[in-house]
Amino acid sequence: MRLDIAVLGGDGIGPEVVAQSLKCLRSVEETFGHTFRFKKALIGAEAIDKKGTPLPDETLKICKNSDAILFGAIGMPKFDGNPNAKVWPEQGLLKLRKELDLFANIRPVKVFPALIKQSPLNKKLIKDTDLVIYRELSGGIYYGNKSIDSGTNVATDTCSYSEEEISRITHLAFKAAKNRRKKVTLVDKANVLETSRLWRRVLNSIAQSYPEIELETLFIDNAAVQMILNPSQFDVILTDNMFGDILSDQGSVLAGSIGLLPSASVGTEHAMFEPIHGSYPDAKDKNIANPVAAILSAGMLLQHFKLNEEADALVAAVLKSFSKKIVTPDIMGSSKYGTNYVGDFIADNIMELDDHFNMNDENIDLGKSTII
Ligand SMILES: NC(=O)c1ccc[n+]([C@@H]2O[C@H](COP(=O)([O-])OP(=O)(O)OC[C@H]3O[C@@H](n4cnc5c(N)ncnc54)[C@H](O)[C@@H]3O)[C@@H](O)[C@H]2O)c1
Ligand SMILES: CC(C)[C@H](C(=O)O)[C@@H](O)C(=O)O
Ligand SMILES: [Mg+2]
Repeated sequence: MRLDIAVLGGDGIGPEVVAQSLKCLRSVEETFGHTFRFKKALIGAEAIDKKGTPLPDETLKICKNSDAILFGAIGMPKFDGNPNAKVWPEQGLLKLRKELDLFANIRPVKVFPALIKQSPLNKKLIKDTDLVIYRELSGGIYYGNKSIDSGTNVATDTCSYSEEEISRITHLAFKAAKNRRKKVTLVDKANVLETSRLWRRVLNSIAQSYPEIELETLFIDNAAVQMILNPSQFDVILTDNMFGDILSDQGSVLAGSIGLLPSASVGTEHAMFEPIHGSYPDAKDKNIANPVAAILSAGMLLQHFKLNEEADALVAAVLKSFSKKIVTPDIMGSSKYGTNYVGDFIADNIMELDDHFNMNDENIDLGKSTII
């Protein structure tokens, strides 16, 4: 298969972790005989510094003309929460998601058997975690009207959702549940928010078309507790933009590090693949960032194009790195391996599974839900 892939490394550790994804995709290319063409483009703080805007037109054009986008992370401390900044890196990412209509952010959370020993959480309760968060990505409070009145010092952010915005991601979530454990949990704040009450109405109506799927609702505050105490109760979690952002970072605690969780941001025409973590500016150029979230995001890219054997081979190589303890210090404190070494190891171990891999040795579970 030929794929044109836009590569947006971004800021902080973004370029370093995306470089490891590229190594892995090169390895997939060679092993399975595909042609991937990568085109780098600027986004975020680097784009502001070089072009005066966090999303240059050229970048948007490259993304629109690509089959898929690999994204690292954006954000730098000089902009974060700075009330005097006129423009900030996050605007670039938000605009890109909106322009490409990437309305569904799919964030799988799994506990890998090889890593569970390190977990400070109750191992028995978290070991069967295999959930996926469907986070609405192009609406809600991130995109509602905003204002600040410097005279009265009153600031406003508006959360707004239309039936259509809720409905399109809901269908994706229900379809995903059909191929999984057939349960959708809507996480909201319907005891307070009008938008949440609309989500419930729309979901109750759509659920009629999916009689085999169990629909449950949970308030976000309770969901946050349940996710830590009893995460295996969840299959597909469907939620809005902001709740999904927060809940997925929390989900990374189950996996063992935020440096492990990948995501796919999809619309009807475009798809972008990005780790859920941010630019972790303190780690920039220190060769300590965990590249696995970015590498698994490349795995989700492969799955998106139905390159399932290729995705499985990539995941198997990641699992091999866990079982051989070739990992960065965030998941095994005593580890001395750097971002590049781990990336090299994983890329070098991508191979056709039947010929070379002993699944039992590597503790590999390549079930349908390995990544998505
Ligand atoms: N999608 C994105 O681009 C994205 C996501 C979140 C935050 N951000 C931005 O990133 C900047 C930093 O934000 P933050 O500190 O809140 O979040 P962050 O995710 O960058 O880092 C938070 C903590 O998570 C850990 N961490 C993150 N990535 C890791 C990795 N690959 N390996 C090991 N540990 C890792 C580190 O302990 C770090 O201190 C901000 O500017 C923020 O706006 C961007
Ligand atoms: C940087 C920020 C705008 C972004 C978000 O909230 O969507 C990030 O936290 C994420 O999870 O991708
Ligand atoms: Mg986030």
